[in-house]
Amino acid sequence: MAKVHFSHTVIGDEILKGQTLDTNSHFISKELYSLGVKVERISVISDDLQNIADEISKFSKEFTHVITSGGIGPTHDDITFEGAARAFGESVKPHPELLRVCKQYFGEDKPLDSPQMKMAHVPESATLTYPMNEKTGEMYPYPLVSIHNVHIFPGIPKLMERAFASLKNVLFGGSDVAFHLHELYLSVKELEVADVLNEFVQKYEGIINVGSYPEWSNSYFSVKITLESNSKDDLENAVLDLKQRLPMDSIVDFEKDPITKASQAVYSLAEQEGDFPVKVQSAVNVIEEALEKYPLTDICAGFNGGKDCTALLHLFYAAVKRKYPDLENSLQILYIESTHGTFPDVEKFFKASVKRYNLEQVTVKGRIKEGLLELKKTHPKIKAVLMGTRKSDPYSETLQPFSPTDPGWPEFMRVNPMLDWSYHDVWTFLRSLSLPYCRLYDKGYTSLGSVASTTPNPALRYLSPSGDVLYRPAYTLRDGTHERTGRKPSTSSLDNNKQD
Ligand SMILES: Cc1cc2nc3c(=O)[nH]c(=O)nc-3n(C[C@H](O)[C@H](O)[C@H](O)COP(=O)(O)OP(=O)(O)OC[C@H]3O[C@@H](n4cnc5c(N)ncnc54)[C@H](O)[C@@H]3O)c2cc1C
Ligand SMILES: NC(=O)C1=CN([C@@H]2O[C@H](COP(=O)(O)OP(=O)(O)OC[C@H]3O[C@@H](n4cnc5c(N)ncnc54)[C@H](O)[C@@H]3O)[C@@H](O)[C@H]2O)C=CC1
Ligand SMILES: [Co+2]
Ligand SMILES: [K+]
Ligand SMILES: [Mg+2]
Repeated sequence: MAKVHFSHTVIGDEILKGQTLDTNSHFISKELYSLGVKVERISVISDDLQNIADEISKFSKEFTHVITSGGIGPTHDDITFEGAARAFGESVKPHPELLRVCKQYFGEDKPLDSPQMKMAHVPESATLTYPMNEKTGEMYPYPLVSIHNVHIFPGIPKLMERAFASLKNVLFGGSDVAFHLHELYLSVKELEVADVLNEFVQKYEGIINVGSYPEWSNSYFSVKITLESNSKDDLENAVLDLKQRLPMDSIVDFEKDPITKASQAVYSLAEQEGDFPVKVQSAVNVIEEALEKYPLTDICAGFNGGKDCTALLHLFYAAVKRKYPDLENSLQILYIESTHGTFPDVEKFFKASVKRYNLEQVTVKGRIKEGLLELKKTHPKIKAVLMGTRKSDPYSETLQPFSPTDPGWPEFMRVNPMLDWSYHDVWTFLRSLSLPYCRLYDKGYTSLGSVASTTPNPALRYLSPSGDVLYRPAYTLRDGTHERTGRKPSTSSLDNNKQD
């Protein structure tokens, strides 16, 4: 097959004004890359007829495949079909088949110049391809419209993705270029490897495509190196070669998709020899027991973004996915939202976690007791709450893996799989599995409470060569009993909501 060249033009004023973040180009580039095709140009243009016509005209000559997205809706600013027509010296005409589709959809009575029927007006030489619903095998009603080598996608991400996902093989598959990709993660800064990389890039010119991407706030690495080749063997040899050239110990063992691999990673960790794997195993056992006793609808994990419940959540997820591999329902988490200030970084991490694990978030407000009372009312089904409590937490020495709430508290079963874990165990778990955690822990915080009552841990403080006060990451704290040194003692009994 001849070499393919792709461009993508994003059409919409809202993108240029910064009112909408362009996610469509990211989606399309990623999808095409996975099919072995690199998008060579992405442009963003306004909803202007002549602009659209000019861009399409230019790109359709320069590239073998031109994708546009946006501007095919019913409003005045949706003029991509007109622009595409103009690019090829055509005009838009009602398309008999689209007329039928739109009438079926919007009713027979809509006049030809109505907004509804606007979407049936496409360039004269347009061709139509129907996307298929991959679950049902049925065709979606509205087709992808193409004119010559230009494929005109909707802007609404869901619609665009739907059209793209089911059409990609028909339109763009079968390309003879497939990429093999390897990523290396380094703990050192780019500057420290620049010379090595330059030599390496020269040696493999034309065989390996190398990229270097610094990250400033990753908990695990500072630079990602990508190596890409059309040949698997060439790639493997080059990776070995580069590993030898890089500074000793600069390569980090980083798993970029720890969530999908949660069950596998957690269960194989639990099977290893040693004190820590035994604790992982017994945590998993407690969760499995809870899953025997309670259906998933009746159980949730107490999660507030702190490190302990971050580990707990991952254990929960791993155990559930092992027991119900095909489960489509989301796991439930309970968040008791403090009326005191929460760190923005904690909130950010919390939201990202909900997305990452596809969680069903149950939020109640106020103090913990009040929150639990409210939970009884709003979610009467929930009977058990998994918690990341450890015996070294205040007032927790006597807790058992299954401890009903105390007298005077709303009735729940507290499930505590991690009672025997130490501060260091939590960090070993999080870091050996490359799990994301709240970034405040990389800035010297070892235990998180409300903004007003929490500071970085003085035990992690050091001075930079220029005299600036800096803090080492939480996982480097030597003595776990100093975990709460950055916390002011609770001045009020109201302040009982904290992250760990
Ligand atoms: C479901 C539940 C039941 C409780 N039952 C009792 C009780 O019977 N008697 C009693 O004296 N105290 C009870 N508490 C309060 C608890 O003992 C702690 O005082 C409280 O969690 C504050 O935590 P900490 O500082 O010890 O530890 P943390 O380490 O902050 O909390 C331990 C675990 O509780 C969960 N958790 C903590 N805060 C939240 C939050 N805001 N939202 C969701 N989950 C959270 C997390 O799983 C966390 O790992 C309960 C708390 C919860 C969440
Ligand atoms: N059912 C179907 O398959 C089809 C329906 N339609 C109808 O057309 C209209 C949508 O047409 P569009 O071309 O999507 O209109 P549009 O250009 O007005 O975009 C709609 C929205 O999509 C978002 N968007 C656009 N470009 C984006 C980008 N690059 N990244 C992220 N978000 C982006 C923006 O929020 C924008 O408001 C709807 O009314 C829809 O019902 C159109 C085509 C197909
Ligand atoms: Co519109
Ligand atoms: K629009
Ligand atoms: Mg638009």
